[in-house]
This record gives sequence, structure tokens and C-alpha cells, in this order.
Amino acid sequence: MTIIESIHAALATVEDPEIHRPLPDLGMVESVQVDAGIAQLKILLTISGCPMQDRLRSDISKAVMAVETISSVEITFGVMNEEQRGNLKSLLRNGREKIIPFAQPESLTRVIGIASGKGGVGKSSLTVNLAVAAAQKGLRVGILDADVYGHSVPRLMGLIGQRPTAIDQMFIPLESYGVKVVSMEMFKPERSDAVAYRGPLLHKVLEQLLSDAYWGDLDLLLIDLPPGTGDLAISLGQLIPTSEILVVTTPQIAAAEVAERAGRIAHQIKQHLVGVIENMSDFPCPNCDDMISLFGSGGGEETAKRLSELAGINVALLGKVPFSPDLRTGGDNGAPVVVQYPESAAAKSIIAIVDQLVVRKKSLLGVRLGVST
Ligand SMILES: Nc1ncnc2c1ncn2[C@@H]1O[C@H](COP(=O)(O)OP(=O)(O)OP(=O)(O)O)[C@@H](O)[C@H]1O
Repeated sequence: MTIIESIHAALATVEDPEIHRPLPDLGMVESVQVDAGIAQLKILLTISGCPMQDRLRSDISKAVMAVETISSVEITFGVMNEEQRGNLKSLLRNGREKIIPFAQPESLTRVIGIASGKGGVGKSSLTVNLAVAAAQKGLRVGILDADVYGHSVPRLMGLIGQRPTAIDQMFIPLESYGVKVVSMEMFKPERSDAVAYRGPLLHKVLEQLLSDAYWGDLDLLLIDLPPGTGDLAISLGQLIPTSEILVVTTPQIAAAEVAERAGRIAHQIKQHLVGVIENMSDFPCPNCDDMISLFGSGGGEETAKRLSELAGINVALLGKVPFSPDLRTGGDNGAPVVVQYPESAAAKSIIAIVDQLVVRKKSLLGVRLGVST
């Protein structure tokens, strides 16, 4: 192997930190020269001012310095031209025009919309913790925060104020705790701006977030839906007919009727109902042995029963997540409870729910995930 070939081989071991594919495959290596033991490289970035430039410089230097006889590495960064970016986009889309990868018949990604009847029941907190717990088990997981009214996922994942890298209209999801994250919030000019998307526009926005993001291969995509029986849940069913719905409710019996309505829509558009999670359930009194039922009891069972009757299948109550100050503070600080307090009752119940959601085959990776019912 010539020295130039050795450097190319070394560069093939370096991945783009966001796209997670080798630099040469992405067309990022423009030229390699060697002069008296100095490797001179021209590397093309997808956009100017790429935030990953420092990381790339250090990863490339480390790999190339390991090549025998190389004493130093000089890197010049350039920016891809329109044609080069076009090639990259086409590569990331597998040579196809803009599509929703999860809607293709060969897709192995399980897509689950997290729905609730009412707001504030902890749907976003559970979405984030379920996703992170699944990633901890070795699954490749994404979250799409489609809760236009709340979009709290960036805060819960410690990503507040961060914007994804865009390659023209395509963009790379942000990553936190091993989970790829896209939120409608990331595309607002100002965080405080209200998102004024309505009906048909909302459908378009969901379609774009699903198709314009480079998600890569995912085992599981969780979609945090707005509360209620809104248009977006229907859009999800239309855009990804194999998508499923998981309903979050509280222990309050009175909330069961509203939660049932959220599940009813899914059933009407023939989406599979994965199950029900009761959140903010009984928690142990910190000062005595009593269990405290802040929000009553029985709401999860009642919702699961009603949805089972409606769908004519067993819609299981997958678990009860206790009321947990740790879960709330973890959310406020961008540190999900399954990471920060994995031994807490809330984290354990979430991890147990993920175990039920994922039917383990030989390997979790690349296997179509089933549901245990
Ligand atoms: N199990 C729990 N114990 C204690 N607090 C919780 C629990 N689950 C959620 N919370 C808190 O309840 C509040 C609402 O949670 P979250 O934003 O996840 O709800 P949501 O259903 O997504 O609301 P919306 O759809 O209106 O945005 C947050 O402050 C969160 O920290």
C-alpha cells in the first residue's frame, strides 16, 4: 500500500460525527498529499461554519498520525458546492427522491405515536424516558417532537436552543443520550414564538420532519403527539400506515373517557393500539409507609378496558409510572430519570415497560420489533 493509500484507509475509519458514516463515503475528502512526512488534506464540509469542525479536525489528525512515516497533519477545510451537496443528499436518501423512510414496505423501524386525551399528563416526559431507556438497551432510537403546543422534548433531553445542521432542506437530527431528536421547536425563529401551524399545514410540517431529516437506520421512532384527538394523529396514520399508538393517562377515572377518545381515533384509522401507560400513579409517602394516590386510582385499568372493548383486542395496561419528584426535576434539568436515577421506582417502571414493548429476538438490532400482548 502506498502512503497515500494508507492515509485514505485511515480516513475511512473516521466518521462524520453527525451522520455517522465514513468521510470518504460522504465525499468529504477532496484531496490528500504528502510532503516530507506532512499529510496535507483538503476536507469538504457540508456547510460553512460547520459546528463539528473542531471534532473533525481532531478525529482526522488522530487517525492520520497513526499512519507510518507521517509526522504531522495539515487540514484545510472547504465547503461542498451545490453538486457535491446534491450527491450527498442523494446518498443519504439511498438515491431516491424525498421519501418518508418509515413508510416504505422494507422499513424495519417501529413507529409509535405517544398520545393522550388531556395535556399535562406526562406524555412528553414518558416519551423521552422510554426512548432513552430503549437506547440504553442497545436499540437505535429517534424522537420526533410533534407536540406543536408543548414541544418540551428539547428541554427534557438537554438540547434547548440547539439547532440541527442543515444540508439545504435536509437536516441532521440532534443527538442526546444516544437518541436522535427532531422537534418542531428547533425550526422556530425564536423559542417564545407561538407555532401557528394549523390542520393542512401541520400535516405538511409532519411530513417534512419525517422525510427531510436524515434519521439513518432506526429500530424505534417515538412521536410525541399533541394532546387530544387532533389532526396530527390522523396525519401520522396517513403518512405511516404501520404506525401504532400508545396512550398515556393519569389514575383519574374521569380522565379515562378523554384518553379513550384519543385511542378511538387511532382505532378508526386502523392504527394498532400498543397499550396504555398510567402516569403519576401512587407513590410512597416519604415520611410513612402509606402509598399516596394524588390523582385517584383506576384510570389506567379503565382506559385499557375501554380501548380493549373498542378495538376487540387486548389493549394492555403496560405499566404504572409513580408520581416522582425525581422524574420532574430530571426533566427540568434535561437529565431523564432513567439516566439520573435508574434505581428509582419511576425509572424501574419505565424500563419494565420498554421490556414489554420490545420482544427480544436474537439481536435487537435490525429486527422488526414485535409487541408482547
Ligand atoms: N410521574 C411523574 N411524576 C411527577 N411529575 C411528573 C410525572 N410525569 C410528568 N410530570 C411533570 O408533569 C408536568 C407535565 O409533564 P409533560 O410535559 O411530560 O406532560 P405532557 O402530557 O407532555 O403535556 P403537554 O402535552 O401538555 O405538553 C411536567 O412538569 C413534568 O415534569
